[in-house]
Amino acid sequence: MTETIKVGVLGALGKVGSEVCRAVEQAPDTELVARIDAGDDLGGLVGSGAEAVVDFTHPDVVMDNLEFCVRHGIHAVVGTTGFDAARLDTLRGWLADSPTTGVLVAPNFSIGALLMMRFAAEAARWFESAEVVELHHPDKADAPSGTARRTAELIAAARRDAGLGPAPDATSTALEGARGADVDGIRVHGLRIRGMVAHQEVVLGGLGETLTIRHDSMDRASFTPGVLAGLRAIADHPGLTVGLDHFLGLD
Ligand SMILES: NC(=O)C1=CN([C@@H]2O[C@H](COP(=O)(O)OP(=O)(O)OC[C@H]3O[C@@H](n4cnc5c(N)ncnc54)[C@H](OP(=O)(O)O)[C@@H]3O)[C@@H](O)[C@H]2O)C=CC1
Ligand SMILES: O=C(O)C1=N[C@H](C(=O)O)C[C@H](O)C1
Repeated sequence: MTETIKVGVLGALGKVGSEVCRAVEQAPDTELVARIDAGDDLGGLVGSGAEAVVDFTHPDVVMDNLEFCVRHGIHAVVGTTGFDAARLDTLRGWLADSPTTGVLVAPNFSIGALLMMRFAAEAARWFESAEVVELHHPDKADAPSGTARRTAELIAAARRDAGLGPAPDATSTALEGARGADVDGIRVHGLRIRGMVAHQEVVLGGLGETLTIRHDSMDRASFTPGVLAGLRAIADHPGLTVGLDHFLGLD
């Protein structure tokens, strides 16, 4: 990429996209060349000379956006949630036909959230019980959050590696949903509360003690340093990367 990275933002009028536009305009090494929102023609990206896009749109549209970008050799830094193994495989397939293009899919761009996930994975092997509670604004489309899903997967992997079995739970009768969603054997609970932004607790417990690891994004500006870090690194990472931790030396 050039010294100043030419950036297009998809979802530019949205809650996070508008913060990202501000950050890209303010950073000394990035230039905002395209603001795209619902109804806009993606062709404008090509005309703008965008070398990389940032996508904070909606799980229903993000795959179409990425297919377009990869086909045109435009790198992508993706915050939009809703990625499962099948979607990631589809992305890998598109990227195989465009081997110099990089796509970063990150469930959470805040450094605090990345550390919270890492600490949770580290703690998981020491405790019999572990559950995740995610708390978000009520305009959120997906549940559980991408962050909660990823956290639960990391906890489950750490428990497997440590030879831990299922967490104790004597529930034999319950209203549907009362024990949350099952992600890889880990219970994940979602709250949607006006006034909140993005918050998560990981609650662990063993004999006579509990450990709670909590992260709070009080402002969507918390996501922008991570997005800029992704933009600065993406051209040097062709193919698919899942998780900003791989670009920050946290892996
Ligand atoms: N990874 C991370 O760190 C974070 C991820 N997120 C995720 O990012 C996504 C967006 O969140 P948020 O900003 O709160 O949502 P918003 O609804 O506020 O913003 C999304 C924007 O994208 C627009 N949009 C819809 N379709 C298209 C399209 N085809 N092309 C371009 N723009 C489009 C929407 O327009 P319209 O409203 O008219 O449909 C809206 O302006 C969610 O999936 C959320 O979970 C959020 C925060 C952090
Ligand atoms: O929709 C949001 O707001 C957020 N979405 C991401 C997620 O689903 O994990 C990241 C953060 O929690 C905010």
